Formats: sequence, structure tokens, C-alpha cells
Amino acid sequence: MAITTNSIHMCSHVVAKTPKIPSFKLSEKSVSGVSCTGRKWKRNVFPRAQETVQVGLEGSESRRKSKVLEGNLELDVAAERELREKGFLGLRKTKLVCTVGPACSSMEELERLALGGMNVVRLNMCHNTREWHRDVIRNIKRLNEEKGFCVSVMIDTEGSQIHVVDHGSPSSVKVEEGSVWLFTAEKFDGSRPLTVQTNYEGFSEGINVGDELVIDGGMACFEVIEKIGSDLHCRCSDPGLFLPGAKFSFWRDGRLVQRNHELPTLSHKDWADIEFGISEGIDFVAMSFVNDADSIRHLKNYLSTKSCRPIKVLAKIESLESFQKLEEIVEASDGIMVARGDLGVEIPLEKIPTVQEDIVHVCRQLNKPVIVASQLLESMVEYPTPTRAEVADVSEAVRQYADALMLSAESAIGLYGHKALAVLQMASSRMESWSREENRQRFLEQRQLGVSLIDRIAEQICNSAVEIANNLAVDAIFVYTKHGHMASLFSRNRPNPPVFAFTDDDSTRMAMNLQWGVTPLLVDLSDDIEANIKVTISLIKSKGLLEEGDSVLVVSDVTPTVSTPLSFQSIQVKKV
Ligand SMILES: Nc1ncnc2c1ncn2[C@@H]1O[C@H](COP(=O)(O)OP(=O)(O)OP(=O)(O)O)[C@@H](O)[C@H]1O
Ligand SMILES: CC(=O)C(=O)O
Ligand SMILES: [K+]
Ligand SMILES: [Mg+2]
Repeated sequence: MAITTNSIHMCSHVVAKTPKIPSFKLSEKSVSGVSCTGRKWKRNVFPRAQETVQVGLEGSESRRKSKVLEGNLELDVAAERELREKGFLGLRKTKLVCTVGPACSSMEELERLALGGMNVVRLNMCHNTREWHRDVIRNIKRLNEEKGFCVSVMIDTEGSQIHVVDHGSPSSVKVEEGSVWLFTAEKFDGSRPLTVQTNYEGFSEGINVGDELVIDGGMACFEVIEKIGSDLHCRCSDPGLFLPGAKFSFWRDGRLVQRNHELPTLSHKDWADIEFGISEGIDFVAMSFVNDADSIRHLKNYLSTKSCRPIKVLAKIESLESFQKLEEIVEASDGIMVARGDLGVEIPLEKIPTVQEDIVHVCRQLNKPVIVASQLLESMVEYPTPTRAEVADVSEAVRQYADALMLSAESAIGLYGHKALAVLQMASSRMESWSREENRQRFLEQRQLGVSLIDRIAEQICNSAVEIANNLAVDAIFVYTKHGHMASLFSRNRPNPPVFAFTDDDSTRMAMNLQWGVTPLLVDLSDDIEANIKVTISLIKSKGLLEEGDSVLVVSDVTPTVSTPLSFQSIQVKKV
């Protein structure tokens, strides 16, 4: 194997208490030619008494002795297949999440979805029994272990929200204009007409006569005409439909009456579901009806003490309150879901597109993965083809550079879940390639995230490396990462080539499944960077995925020595 190398190594050794900002000098040679030679960084002569940053160039042959690693590489079989069919550039970047329900919970259906590119399974704990969810999780783990998939598992908490438990029918009920309905927390005999039972006895606290009650963001509207105890008598002002489990909101003078704080973000059942998730080895918890950053921090702390395997916490933005505290929630969480279904109950529908764009933007700025969810292809619950408007909606989320798209009822109860997944695949691949052609990633502004010098170096390296990778049109970016941080710094630049993120930590691998453009691979890593590079290139080559003449850009954040407080990072461009 003749590997031509060009490399930029950056290392910092911080001793000074008040670090000064280093200046990097990259000579033109270092990024243009393929076989230039230069100053080689020597670990043993590296000065220790002061903060230093060096940029070195390495010759075509690595002289460092490399320890030979065992050649075992785990790459998701669906990604591998896509790579063979479409090549590096054709590999889909936007991740796909499927809600699993009765329509797709069998081993065969799950495998079909995994082959169709499903990266993450979502289990909505609102529905079905824990035993049912356990079977699904175990089936997914079996598929991963026995068939070589890499599908992560997310549980989505039920959360506390005021909703309808009984409206007198198992299906939808028409609401006529002018009809007067009783809203109560009391259980009633189902034959009593025009009565709605809610799940929470304090549902009408703070509500006055004259307030407006809106069902499911506009399915029907009522005016509160009388309040007796906690019961409300309401007259229909805008006729429509009551669906099972309908959600409602109260409005006064055209503004939402905010009352989410009355209920705990995580109920007793949610905590029990989380315990269950920990014991089943899930990868993500999506927290419903988050109202502040404290609840996220609380759950993260809890998980870090209770689960030996790191579990990522995603905050669902589905209330006006959470949108108003967006930045602090994004900062506290490991990722975000734009839960457009319930969000549409609390904000006017016409605001959803701009709210979505704002949320995706903030997530890009703060480098947190974001999922756009709900009703993406709703018509496909019944029909085998989407509406043109749905395809436009999906494409818009991809154009905004969301990390992931999610199917809900389309896969959970729909007849055409696998077709809906294929539509997401096609629409996202198409929009990604258009965005590449248009060079749209230049519109992404990167906010500096790191405070310490080492973190800032990592960010700068990744930003520059993506520019190099795009300009040189390398086939792939290889990054070696313990916790996925470097991979995320690449991902946030939305590079043209795919990012192959090699890690030896299974939970890191599963967490990277939500990151745009990152293909996670599990491999044994050593402290020896050169050995890691050599082995992984040869493993990818032996699978026939890299050919003679292909080029890869390689970045490593694996620290070469553990005994010194030394951070070492390098960029290399290799021609295979
Ligand atoms: N595990 C399941 N068992 C039975 N039905 C399910 C299951 N998961 C989802 N469904 C069905 O699919 C529909 C859409 O699912 P989804 O979980 O996305 O609902 P949602 O209301 O959008 O989510 P949330 O309750 O978190 O707001 C649900 O209304 C439900 O009928
Ligand atoms: C996904 C979800 O919870 C919602 O859209 O409301
Ligand atoms: K939920
Ligand atoms: Mg919801």
C-alpha cells in the first residue's frame, strides 16, 4: 500500500496560568502539494516550560513504528451498501429516525427499515406496554449484533400534558357551531352527550369566563361561558372535530394562557420508563414538554450516576415556554427535537416554519444535533405516495441542515412505513446534492464554542480541515474520536465528503448516529495515531471501499501519551 501523506500536526502544551492566544502559521506548501517535506514534530524535544503551538509538515513516509492492531471494523451494513451503490459523495448525510409501533415492530419489518436507512428507532412511551417496548429494543439489539446494523434506540417520555381522555367515542366526534359542551376532570358515563373528560383535575385553574379554548391547535374552538368548581361550560365558536386524546390550549386577548409549569416534566411513570430504558441499554431519552434547562440537567445528572453506559438527553421543543428559553435548553441538552405536533397546539400554525428555522439555526450555532419531527409525510399513513407539499417540507428541513428527520405515525401505524422512509432517503439525498452544488454551507456561521485553548484548537482545526477537504475534493474525512466531539466539530461544518468517525467506544458510536454526515465505525484504537490511520485505511481498503488513487483527510484527537497534559491533533491528506 503506497500512501502519500501530507500532514499538519498541531499540539499544545499548556502550563501558563493565563494562556496567550497562539498564532498558527500554515505555509502554502502545507495545504497544496501532495509530497512536500517539512519539519517533523518530535515529541522528545517539545518544549514544556511554556505554552506552545507548532504546526509541522510530515514527509511521505511515516517513520514512527506502528503497533499492529487487530483488524476488526464494524460498519453499519446499510451504510456499507449505500456506499457501494452511490460512492462517497452519494452517501446520505441526513439521519433518519423511525417511530416504531404495531405496523413495524416485527423482526422482519425492523430489518426492512434498517436496510432502508433507519439510523435511530424511537419508542413513544405514551403507547403500549413496557414488555412490548422491551421486545422491540431486544429485536433491534439482535439485528445490530447478528446482522451488522448500527441502529440506536431512543425512548420518548410521555410527559405531563393536559389532554382529553374521553369525549364519548372511540373515534372522532363532530363539534357543531353553537353547541355547548361540559369539560370536566370527573369520569362520566360515556353515553352522556357533549361531555369531555380531561386527565388533570387542575385543568381549569386560572381560566376565566370569556377565555378561548382551542382543540389541537385549531380542530375546533370554544368560548368559556360558565365555570362551576373546576368544570367549564364552553360554547363552540368554530366548529370542527374532536379526535381521541385531543390536546387543548387556552387563549386570552389573542395570547396563550401559559400553564405548563403546573405539571412536572417527568411524571412517576416517566421515571419508571427511564429506569426501564437504562436497564435495556438505550442510547437516547427524548424528554417531552421540557420547560427549562434545569429539568434537562437534572435528568443528565441522574443518568450519569445510574447508567454505566452514557445516555444522551434530547429536549423536545413542544411548548411556547420551551421556545422562549431555547438557548439555555439547547446548551443544557445533548440534542433537540422540533416536536411540531404539540408545538402547533401552543403557537399559531403559521409560525411553525419560522420557529423550526430558528430552532435549527440555534442548534447549528451551539453544535447540538437537531431532529425535525411530526407530520413530515402524514398522508403516507394511508397512501403509498406523499403529497408534493410534504416533499417540499422534508426538503426544506434538509436545506436548513437539520441533522435528522423523523417518521411518526407513517412508520408506527402506517401501511407504507418503508416507502415513507425511502421518500425521506430520496428527498434528503437530492437536497443534499443541490446544497453541495450551490455551496450552501458557506452560509453557516460558526460560533466559537470552546473556552480553553485546547478546545479552541480543536474547533479551528476542524473548521480548517473541512475547508481543505472541500477544496481538495477528498473522498472522505477520517476522524478518530473517543467521545465523538471531534466528529461533531466536523459535522457542524456540513462538509462535502462523508465523515468516517472511528471510535472504540460503543456508546459514542451509537450517539453519533444522530449527527449529520457522520458514519460511525467501531474499531480498536491504540495511542499510536499512525497505527490507527494505517490500520483503518487498510481495513476500509480491504472491504473494497477505498481504491488506489482515492484521497482521505485524516484528523485525530486521540492523545498519544497519557503521562503528559498534552493535546495533539493532526490533519493529514492521504492519497491511497
Ligand atoms: N408503540 C405504539 N403502539 C401503538 N401505537 C403507536 C405506538 N407508537 C405510536 N403509535 C401510534 O402512532 C401515532 C403517532 O405516533 P407518535 O408517537 O409520533 O405520536 P405523537 O402524538 O406525535 O407523539 P407525542 O405523543 O410524543 O406527542 C400515535 O398517535 C399512535 O396512534
Ligand atoms: C414528536 C412530538 O412529540 C410532537 O410532535 O408533538
Ligand atoms: K411522547
Ligand atoms: Mg409531542
